[in-house]
Amino acid sequence: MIRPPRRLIAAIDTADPSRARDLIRAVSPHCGLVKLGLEAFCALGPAALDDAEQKPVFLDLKLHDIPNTVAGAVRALLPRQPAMLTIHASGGAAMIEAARNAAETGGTARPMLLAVTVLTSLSAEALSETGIAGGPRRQVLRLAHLALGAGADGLVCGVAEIAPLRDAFGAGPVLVVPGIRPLGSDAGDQARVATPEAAIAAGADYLVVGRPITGAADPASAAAAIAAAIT
Ligand SMILES: O=C(O)c1cc(=O)[nH]c(=O)n1[C@@H]1O[C@H](COP(=O)(O)O)[C@@H](O)[C@H]1O
Repeated sequence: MIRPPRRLIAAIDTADPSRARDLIRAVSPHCGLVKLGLEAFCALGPAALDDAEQKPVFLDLKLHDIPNTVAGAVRALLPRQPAMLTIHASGGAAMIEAARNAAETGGTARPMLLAVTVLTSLSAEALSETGIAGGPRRQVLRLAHLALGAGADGLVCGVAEIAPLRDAFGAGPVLVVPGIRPLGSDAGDQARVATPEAAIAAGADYLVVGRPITGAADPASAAAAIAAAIT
């Protein structure tokens, strides 16, 4: 398992292989990892990882299925050597344990297993519509206990949940935080957002930033500015 020292993760959300390559080339000097998610993977398949220009890849597929199926998917992804891999914490302890056991078969090169808690696109109201009352913070803590106890290396959460997670679990778990918006940028579909500086001050290990970089006129400069703000 590797832990890149640079804390910016650029989300390369595109279905176009040449745009993905251009974006990766532009942001690579400024970030620790590139993230390939559902859009790139559904369009390009595992070959999406081949254009990562030697950058460690965060493969964000948010796996969520029965334990046997998730374990099989993790094993199938191991030859591509992603540095980080996401599963949904709400898949339950047996699913997370199965994912961890499958990841272990990758030996020392195994991916860091990150459990997605409550999507940053969900407000308290949207979360309650799914049947979960009490707000994101409470649910994130509940899922964090479950996921870390079942073998996840870290969590994906919103900025507002970092402090309670650090209080509960200390510095150990890797906290990866999307919903990052530099001042003045559009939140879009994200409900729980904060600035890069606020995320780092709260104790985030890695920040995931997509559209504020990929939607900028000059993605390299946008990535450089965020990297400078958190260094
Ligand atoms: O697992 C993730 O990376 C993730 C979890 C989450 O709760 N919220 C979230 O936005 N993400 C991902 O982080 C990226 C955020 O992109 P932007 O909103 O464009 O900055 C997207 O690729 C999402 O898929």
